[in-house]
Amino acid sequence: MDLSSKIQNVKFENLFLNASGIHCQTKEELDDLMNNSYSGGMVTKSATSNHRFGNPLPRYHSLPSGSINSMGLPNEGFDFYLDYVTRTEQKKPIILSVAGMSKEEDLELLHQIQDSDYQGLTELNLSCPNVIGKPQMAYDFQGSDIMLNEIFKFFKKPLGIKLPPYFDLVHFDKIASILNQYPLSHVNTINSIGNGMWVDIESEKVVLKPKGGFGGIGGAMALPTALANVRALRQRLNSSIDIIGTGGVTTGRDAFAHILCGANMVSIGTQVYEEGLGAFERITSELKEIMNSKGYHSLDDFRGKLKTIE
Ligand SMILES: CC(C)(C)CCc1c(C(=O)O)[nH]c(=O)[nH]c1=O
Repeated sequence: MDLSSKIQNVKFENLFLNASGIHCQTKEELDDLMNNSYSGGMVTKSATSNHRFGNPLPRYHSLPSGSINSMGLPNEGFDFYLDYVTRTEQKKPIILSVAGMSKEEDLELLHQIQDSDYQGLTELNLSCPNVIGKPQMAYDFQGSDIMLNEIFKFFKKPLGIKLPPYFDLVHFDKIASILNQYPLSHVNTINSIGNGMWVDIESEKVVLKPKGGFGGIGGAMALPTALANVRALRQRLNSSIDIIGTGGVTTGRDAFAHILCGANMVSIGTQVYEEGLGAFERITSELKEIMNSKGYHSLDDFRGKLKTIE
């Protein structure tokens, strides 16, 4: 049973990754992912130039079937992550995630990576804030196109993009036609579903302190949206662009669905946060069971082969 996969020419023995933000902020967490988890690879918490404490607590809340968060990019600062991915012996591949608080910061971080001796995979979080009055960069199609154009004038190393969910088929068409113009290593879809709200009935209060309680939704509730984004982008993106499917994976069945929709790799966030790193081993064995019962030996046997109803 072969659960290996690739992003461009980077091989992963197992298709699973942590979702950026989950168990990947501190050295302890990263070492834990590297040494004590069944995942085939790992992603760092999106880095900003400077260390950030992030938003005031409570900023994460578990929901009946998922999670809501407004962390505010707490991270150790870019230099820490660049040093970690450059100096740590890689028992498994690492994806370095960056998220500037502005387009200028994004470009600065990517220049530093380009000028460094880091040769691994980089992922730009396009949910980064835009100029005031404009939506997050990934929902500003022209802004994204302009930014990617500027990036690829100087950035020559493998670069993937983390995308928020889209909900309109015209938006799938628009973002895919932009991304297809650039030599991206991969697209990671989806980020949390933006600006959800949860209400505590007893206290009649929101559950998060930042942003008046608005926060990104993850976990099981996000699965249908995640599958739709993986499927829609796989149908539209050049085959040269690999896809990491993220969102709503709590079982082997969910991972199987992501791969059927076209995912090359699958990342797990909320479920790893709630269950611990053991979720990787459980979900891997559940996926193996399903593949075994269907006579599949590798992910290629069923990747992207979701059937429609004729
Ligand atoms: C939402 C931003 C703070 C702009 C980016 C970081 C981020 C966060 C976060 O750090 O609040 N949470 C998510 O679910 N996804 C993200 O991409």
